[in-house]
Amino acid sequence: MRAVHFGAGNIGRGFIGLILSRAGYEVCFSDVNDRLVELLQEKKAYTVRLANEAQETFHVTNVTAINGKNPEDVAEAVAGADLVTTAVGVNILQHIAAGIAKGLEKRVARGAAPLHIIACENAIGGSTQLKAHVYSHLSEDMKEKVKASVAFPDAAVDRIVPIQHNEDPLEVQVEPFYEWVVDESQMLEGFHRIEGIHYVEALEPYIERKLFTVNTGHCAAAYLGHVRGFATIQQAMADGNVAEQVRHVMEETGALLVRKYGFDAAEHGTYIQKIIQRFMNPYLIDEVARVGRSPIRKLSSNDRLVRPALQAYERGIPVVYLPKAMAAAFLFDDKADEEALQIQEDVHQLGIDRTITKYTSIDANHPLHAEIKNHFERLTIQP
Ligand SMILES: NC(=O)C1=CN([C@@H]2O[C@H](COP(=O)(O)OP(=O)(O)OC[C@H]3O[C@@H](n4cnc5c(N)ncnc54)[C@H](O)[C@@H]3O)[C@@H](O)[C@H]2O)C=CC1
Ligand SMILES: O=P(O)(O)OC[C@H]1O[C@](O)(CO)[C@@H](O)[C@@H]1O
Repeated sequence: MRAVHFGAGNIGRGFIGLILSRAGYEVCFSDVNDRLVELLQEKKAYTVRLANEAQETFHVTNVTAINGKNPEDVAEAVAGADLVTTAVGVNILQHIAAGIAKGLEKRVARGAAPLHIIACENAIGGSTQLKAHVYSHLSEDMKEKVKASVAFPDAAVDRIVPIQHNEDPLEVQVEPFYEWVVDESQMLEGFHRIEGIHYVEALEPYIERKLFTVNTGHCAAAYLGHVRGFATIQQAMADGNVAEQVRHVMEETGALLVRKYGFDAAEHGTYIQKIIQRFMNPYLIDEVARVGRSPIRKLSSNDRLVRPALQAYERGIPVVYLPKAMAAAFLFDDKADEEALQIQEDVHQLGIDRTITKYTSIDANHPLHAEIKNHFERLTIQP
């Protein structure tokens, strides 16, 4: 069995590649980082190390790579794959779509077996988004043919993998916890079950629980931590004030999730507590810059901050700390992050009122808009 995985980065090697290799797949990574591709082609293996006291390691073998900048190679790899997965970043999906579409055309011409394409990104409906990008490259006739044999099941992936600073450039240090949940209702009949994947009939509760707890809480720690001058999540969470606010943020999203999906409140409280422990993992050094990266994406209306805040507000659930985390996102001025720089420029050019609306799509008359603005002004004076 051969899996083609787009993105040989932290999640690609440290999570998806590891699971697929252990499940018996030969994993072919497609990446645009020349050095990474060459190393994977040469070594055909790499190490994953767990961030815990034992520092347990896994030797991942039977891997190779192709250069994603070569469209013919990408199409050929997709044409010959038994499974396609991605972890490139949701904004990059549009750039890999043409190669996948070409590969699907080849499969149709060859009468190849059915295929699942699973996007493992931090987003709601990641595979569905990828499908739309891929379909935009297909003719109407080809879309019908592809529809019959190719499925794009949505997924939720959870494992904290920080930026790596290892001597061995292929080694990846990951937290011990992982969860990969796939929407079974979107799979083709008779699909092959992969050990390590949790298949569920309805994904929405899982993806919202993960995105609105792990990702919302994590980016709140990054933005509130950055405002206070911390460089890592571990440092930020060691500050009692930041840690308390992060907990309140997750309690707000928790109240929404419990109301919306009927989760048991006590169990959800335990889930939050475990996530706080994961954020504080002393064996990881996770940079605020990574966890807060791409604030335009994170402040967008369908993502981890605005979506739960609006849903909670609509249900009459009080939200105070979520708008504060959003306000801190408008102060995230990481010089290496293009999206952060764009927001800073807008704050200066347009003013905070218009900038809030521009990025969150929250209208100036909405009470949450005023909340964000008030917090922004207070944070500017007293971080
Ligand atoms: N790092 C983490 O803890 C987690 C990340 N995620 C999600 O996984 C995705 C990847 O994140 P990371 O692995 O952290 O990022 P990363 O930056 O380590 O890896 C992304 C990889 O994609 C490659 N890439 C970029 N453009 C490409 C293209 N056109 N074709 C092929 N490869 C391309 C990059 O060269 C890089 O190696 C993101 O959507 C992220 O939100 C999800 C859960 C956890
Ligand atoms: O990858 P993104 O969406 O930029 O956000 C970083 C997020 O990824 C994770 O590492 C895993 O979901 C979180 O810890 C963090 O919130």
